[in-house]
Amino acid sequence: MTVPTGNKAANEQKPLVSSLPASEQLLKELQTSLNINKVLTIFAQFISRHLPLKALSFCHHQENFPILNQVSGHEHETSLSTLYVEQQYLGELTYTTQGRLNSSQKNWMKSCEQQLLYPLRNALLHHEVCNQAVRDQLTNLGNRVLLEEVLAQLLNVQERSDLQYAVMLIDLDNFQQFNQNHGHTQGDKVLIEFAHLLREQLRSCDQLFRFGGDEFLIIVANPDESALQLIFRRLQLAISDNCPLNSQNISCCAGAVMVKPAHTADSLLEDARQALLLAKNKGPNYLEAPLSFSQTG
Ligand SMILES: Nc1nc2c(ncn2[C@@H]2O[C@H](COP(=O)(O)OP(=O)(O)OP(=O)(O)O)[C@@H](O)[C@H]2O)c(=O)[nH]1
Repeated sequence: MTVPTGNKAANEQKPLVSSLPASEQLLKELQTSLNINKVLTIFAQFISRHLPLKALSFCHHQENFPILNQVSGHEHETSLSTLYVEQQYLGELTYTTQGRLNSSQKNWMKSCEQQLLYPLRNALLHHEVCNQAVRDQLTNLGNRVLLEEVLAQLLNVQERSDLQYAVMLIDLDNFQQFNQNHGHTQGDKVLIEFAHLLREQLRSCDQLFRFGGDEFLIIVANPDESALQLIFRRLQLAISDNCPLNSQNISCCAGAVMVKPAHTADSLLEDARQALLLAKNKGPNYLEAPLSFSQTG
């Protein structure tokens, strides 16, 4: 692998100083990690040492990994490269460089990509395995393992910040009956559709989990006084607009609580369960939520 020179910008990059050929050096560096962000960062840093790379991101089945972003000004070029290894699709790399690369630089970049393929495939496999451990198989939402991690982090951060959070626990009404009448497979389809609908109703800063069975949990970030009622109302409207769900008379109840400084993860979930229980007693289709955040203590 010969390190390219050819335009002014590239010549300003640091020359390669190593006893190893560049390709071997890159491969050696890439093989030091299974973490996908780390592998891509090593790749980006290596390229940046020799070419005027300003941004690099990788997209794998709609999951985006933004690795480097130092774009400023207008004189940059973006190019896309689709990566395959042994005919298996890995994803797409998007490079942004300052100025257009010449053909020898492009060829050099391609040869660097060849070194990336296997370490990237291994990192993707690792990423998938890690993901499976924290994802619910049916709905692909975060599972209880992830929820516990996220709650621990949230309670820790909230102790030292002004951020407010609420937790909303949602339970489908009469789902046992639904399973009995229509079968478990139809029940699974309802859970998948409901999870999809919930995801669509939330802002990107809110987090959604499958709590178990027919229960889902939302962590609502910085809710204002009307946010909880608004979310529940939006959810009811979305269900009534959703053909598979409304034709099956699906509805839900929810119990919401504000996260208080004194909460532990267990006491917070217990409070949410109690609020849900109150809602279930008044339901179907009912939200039990604090009337005013002045109650949050
Ligand atoms: N199809 C399907 N059903 C599930 C799954 N997990 C749990 N369930 C069912 O969900 C039902 C939950 O019932 P409950 O929460 O006890 O009660 P419910 O019928 O919803 O009644 P209320 O909550 O009081 O409205 C049970 O029948 C479980 O078997 C799943 O992954 N797929």
